[in-house]
Amino acid sequence: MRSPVVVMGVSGSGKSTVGAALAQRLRVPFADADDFHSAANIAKMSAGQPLDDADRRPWLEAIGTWLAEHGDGGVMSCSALKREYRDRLRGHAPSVVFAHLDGSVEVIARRQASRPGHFMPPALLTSQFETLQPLAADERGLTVDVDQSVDAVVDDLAVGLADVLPDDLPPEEGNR
Ligand SMILES: Nc1ncnc2c1ncn2[C@@H]1O[C@H](COP(=O)(O)OP(=O)(O)OP(=O)(O)O)[C@@H](O)[C@H]1O
Ligand SMILES: O=C(O)[C@H](O)[C@@H](O)[C@H](O)[C@H](O)CO
Repeated sequence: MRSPVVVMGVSGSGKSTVGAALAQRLRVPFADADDFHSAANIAKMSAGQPLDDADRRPWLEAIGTWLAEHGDGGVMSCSALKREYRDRLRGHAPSVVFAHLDGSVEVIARRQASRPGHFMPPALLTSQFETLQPLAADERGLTVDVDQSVDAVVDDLAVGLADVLPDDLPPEEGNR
Protein backbone atom coordinates (compact mmCIF):
# COMPACT_ATOMS: atom_id res chain seq x y z
CA MET A 1 0.00 0.00 0.00
CA ARG A 2 1.19 3.51 -0.71
CA SER A 3 1.05 6.11 2.04
CA PRO A 4 -0.09 9.69 2.42
CA VAL A 5 2.54 12.24 3.44
CA VAL A 6 1.94 15.17 5.79
CA VAL A 7 4.40 18.04 5.32
CA MET A 8 4.45 19.60 8.80
CA GLY A 9 6.04 22.51 10.61
CA VAL A 10 5.43 25.96 11.96
CA SER A 11 3.80 28.73 9.99
CA GLY A 12 6.17 29.99 7.30
CA SER A 13 8.38 26.89 7.28
CA GLY A 14 7.44 26.30 3.64
CA LYS A 15 4.72 23.66 3.94
CA SER A 16 2.52 25.02 1.13
CA THR A 17 5.40 25.71 -1.25
CA VAL A 18 7.30 22.50 -0.61
CA GLY A 19 4.20 20.31 -0.25
CA ALA A 20 2.88 21.35 -3.66
CA ALA A 21 6.27 20.74 -5.28
CA LEU A 22 6.63 17.36 -3.59
CA ALA A 23 3.16 16.27 -4.74
CA GLN A 24 4.06 17.28 -8.28
CA ARG A 25 7.29 15.32 -8.09
CA LEU A 26 5.52 12.23 -6.72
CA ARG A 27 2.57 12.72 -9.10
CA VAL A 28 -0.01 12.46 -6.33
CA PRO A 29 -2.84 14.80 -5.23
CA PHE A 30 -2.01 17.77 -2.99
CA ALA A 31 -4.08 19.59 -0.38
CA ASP A 32 -3.28 22.46 1.95
CA ALA A 33 -4.65 22.36 5.49
CA ASP A 34 -4.98 26.14 5.40
CA ASP A 35 -7.95 25.51 3.08
CA PHE A 36 -9.67 23.34 5.70
CA HIS A 37 -9.89 26.00 8.42
CA SER A 38 -13.28 27.38 9.45
CA ALA A 39 -13.92 31.07 8.92
CA ALA A 40 -13.79 31.42 12.72
CA ASN A 41 -10.30 29.92 12.87
CA ILE A 42 -9.05 32.20 10.09
CA ALA A 43 -10.59 35.22 11.85
CA LYS A 44 -8.93 34.22 15.13
CA MET A 45 -5.45 33.85 13.60
CA SER A 46 -5.90 37.04 11.57
CA ALA A 47 -6.67 38.84 14.82
CA GLY A 48 -3.33 37.66 16.23
CA GLN A 49 -4.66 34.92 18.52
CA PRO A 50 -3.19 31.43 18.35
CA LEU A 51 -5.56 28.51 17.83
CA ASP A 52 -6.09 26.18 20.78
CA ASP A 53 -6.75 22.44 20.90
CA ALA A 54 -10.52 22.92 20.64
CA ASP A 55 -10.15 25.16 17.58
CA ARG A 56 -7.94 22.59 15.91
CA ARG A 57 -10.09 19.52 16.70
CA PRO A 58 -12.67 19.71 13.85
CA TRP A 59 -9.96 20.94 11.48
CA LEU A 60 -7.82 17.89 12.25
CA GLU A 61 -10.84 15.62 11.73
CA ALA A 62 -11.33 17.05 8.22
CA ILE A 63 -7.63 16.62 7.44
CA GLY A 64 -7.71 13.06 8.78
CA THR A 65 -10.65 12.30 6.49
CA TRP A 66 -8.69 13.60 3.48
CA LEU A 67 -5.68 11.46 4.46
CA ALA A 68 -7.87 8.38 4.83
CA GLU A 69 -9.26 9.03 1.35
CA HIS A 70 -5.71 9.25 0.00
CA GLY A 71 -4.27 6.11 1.56
CA ASP A 72 -2.79 5.21 -1.82
CA GLY A 73 -0.82 8.45 -2.07
CA GLY A 74 -1.23 12.15 -1.48
CA VAL A 75 0.54 15.09 0.11
CA MET A 76 -1.12 17.30 2.73
CA SER A 77 0.57 20.41 4.09
CA CYS A 78 -0.50 20.73 7.72
CA SER A 79 1.27 22.24 10.72
CA ALA A 80 0.54 19.10 12.87
CA LEU A 81 2.49 20.79 15.65
CA LYS A 82 1.71 18.47 18.56
CA ARG A 83 2.19 14.75 18.97
CA GLU A 84 -1.47 14.39 19.96
CA TYR A 85 -2.53 16.01 16.68
CA ARG A 86 -0.38 13.60 14.72
CA ASP A 87 -1.80 10.70 16.76
CA ARG A 88 -5.25 11.88 15.74
CA LEU A 89 -4.25 11.93 12.07
CA ARG A 90 -2.66 8.49 12.40
CA GLY A 91 -5.99 7.30 13.81
CA HIS A 92 -7.54 8.14 10.44
CA ALA A 93 -4.65 7.04 8.23
CA PRO A 94 -2.34 4.60 10.03
CA SER A 95 0.23 4.53 7.20
CA VAL A 96 0.73 8.33 7.16
CA VAL A 97 4.31 9.61 7.10
CA PHE A 98 5.25 13.01 8.58
CA ALA A 99 7.88 15.19 6.93
CA HIS A 100 8.93 17.97 9.30
CA LEU A 101 10.24 21.16 7.71
CA ASP A 102 12.63 22.29 10.40
CA GLY A 103 14.30 25.68 10.61
CA SER A 104 15.46 28.38 12.96
CA VAL A 105 13.14 31.11 14.12
CA GLU A 106 15.40 33.62 12.31
CA VAL A 107 15.16 31.96 8.89
CA ILE A 108 11.42 31.35 9.14
CA ALA A 109 10.63 34.82 10.52
CA ARG A 110 12.50 36.35 7.58
CA ARG A 111 10.48 34.29 5.10
CA GLN A 112 7.19 35.09 6.81
CA ALA A 113 7.99 38.78 6.84
CA SER A 114 8.61 38.82 3.10
CA ARG A 115 5.39 36.91 2.31
CA PRO A 116 2.67 39.34 1.29
CA GLY A 117 -1.05 39.00 1.93
CA HIS A 118 -1.17 35.92 4.16
CA PHE A 119 -3.68 35.78 7.02
CA MET A 120 -1.12 34.51 9.53
CA PRO A 121 0.53 37.44 11.34
CA PRO A 122 4.30 37.02 11.91
CA ALA A 123 3.68 37.80 15.61
CA LEU A 124 2.15 34.32 16.01
CA LEU A 125 5.42 32.63 15.11
CA THR A 126 6.55 32.55 18.76
CA SER A 127 3.47 30.59 19.82
CA GLN A 128 3.95 28.25 16.86
CA PHE A 129 7.48 27.39 18.08
CA GLU A 130 6.24 27.05 21.67
CA THR A 131 3.55 24.62 20.56
CA LEU A 132 5.77 22.59 18.23
CA GLN A 133 6.65 19.09 19.40
CA PRO A 134 9.20 17.67 16.95
CA LEU A 135 8.80 14.12 15.71
CA ALA A 136 9.61 11.48 18.30
CA ALA A 137 11.76 8.46 17.49
CA ASP A 138 8.72 6.18 17.30
CA GLU A 139 6.87 8.35 14.77
CA ARG A 140 7.15 7.32 11.12
CA GLY A 141 8.72 10.26 9.37
CA LEU A 142 11.73 12.42 8.61
CA THR A 143 13.02 15.91 9.30
CA VAL A 144 14.48 18.23 6.67
CA ASP A 145 16.36 21.49 7.12
CA VAL A 146 14.62 24.37 5.31
CA ASP A 147 17.67 26.62 5.17
CA GLN A 148 18.24 25.74 1.51
CA SER A 149 16.41 26.23 -1.78
CA VAL A 150 12.92 24.82 -2.33
CA ASP A 151 14.33 22.38 -4.89
CA ALA A 152 16.96 21.19 -2.41
CA VAL A 153 14.31 20.71 0.30
CA VAL A 154 12.17 18.68 -2.10
CA ASP A 155 15.23 16.61 -3.13
CA ASP A 156 15.97 15.85 0.54
CA LEU A 157 12.35 14.88 1.11
CA ALA A 158 12.26 12.57 -1.91
CA VAL A 159 15.47 10.83 -0.83
CA GLY A 160 14.35 10.60 2.82
CA LEU A 161 10.92 9.29 1.88
CA ALA A 162 12.51 6.60 -0.26
CA ASP A 163 14.15 5.30 2.94
CA VAL A 164 10.97 5.53 4.99
CA LEU A 165 8.71 4.19 2.22
CA PRO A 166 10.94 2.02 0.01
CA ASP A 167 8.02 0.32 -1.73
CA ASP A 168 5.89 3.40 -2.15
CA LEU A 169 7.73 5.67 -4.52
CA PRO A 170 8.18 5.23 -8.25
CA PRO A 171 11.69 3.81 -8.88
CA GLU A 172 12.98 6.96 -10.56
CA GLU A 173 12.04 8.98 -7.44
CA GLY A 174 13.15 6.38 -4.93
CA ASN A 175 16.60 5.88 -6.45
CA ARG A 176 17.67 9.48 -6.81
N1 LIG B 1 13.25 26.81 0.88
C1 LIG B 1 12.80 28.04 0.69
N2 LIG B 1 13.64 29.02 0.31
C2 LIG B 1 13.22 30.31 0.16
N3 LIG B 1 11.95 30.71 0.36
C3 LIG B 1 11.06 29.78 0.75
C4 LIG B 1 11.42 28.41 0.94
N4 LIG B 1 10.32 27.73 1.32
C5 LIG B 1 9.31 28.62 1.38
N5 LIG B 1 9.74 29.86 1.02
C6 LIG B 1 8.97 31.11 1.04
O1 LIG B 1 8.68 31.35 2.40
C7 LIG B 1 7.34 31.84 2.56
C8 LIG B 1 6.57 30.87 3.46
O2 LIG B 1 6.35 29.66 2.76
P1 LIG B 1 4.95 28.93 2.79
O3 LIG B 1 3.84 29.90 2.64
O4 LIG B 1 5.03 27.79 1.84
O5 LIG B 1 4.98 28.38 4.30
P2 LIG B 1 3.84 27.62 5.12
O6 LIG B 1 4.53 26.74 6.09
O7 LIG B 1 2.85 27.00 4.19
O8 LIG B 1 3.16 28.80 5.89
P3 LIG B 1 1.70 28.83 6.56
O9 LIG B 1 1.59 27.63 7.40
O10 LIG B 1 1.74 30.07 7.37
O11 LIG B 1 0.70 28.87 5.45
C9 LIG B 1 6.77 31.95 1.15
O12 LIG B 1 6.93 33.29 0.71
C10 LIG B 1 7.62 31.00 0.33
O13 LIG B 1 7.72 31.39 -1.01
O1 LIG C 1 -1.98 24.80 13.79
C1 LIG C 1 -2.03 25.99 13.54
O2 LIG C 1 -1.79 26.88 14.33
C2 LIG C 1 -2.41 26.38 12.15
O3 LIG C 1 -2.33 25.31 11.27
C3 LIG C 1 -1.49 27.40 11.61
O4 LIG C 1 -0.19 26.90 11.64
C4 LIG C 1 -2.00 27.81 10.26
O5 LIG C 1 -2.91 26.95 9.68
C5 LIG C 1 -1.02 28.01 9.24
O6 LIG C 1 0.15 27.30 9.36
C6 LIG C 1 -0.93 29.49 9.13
O7 LIG C 1 -0.42 29.91 8.05
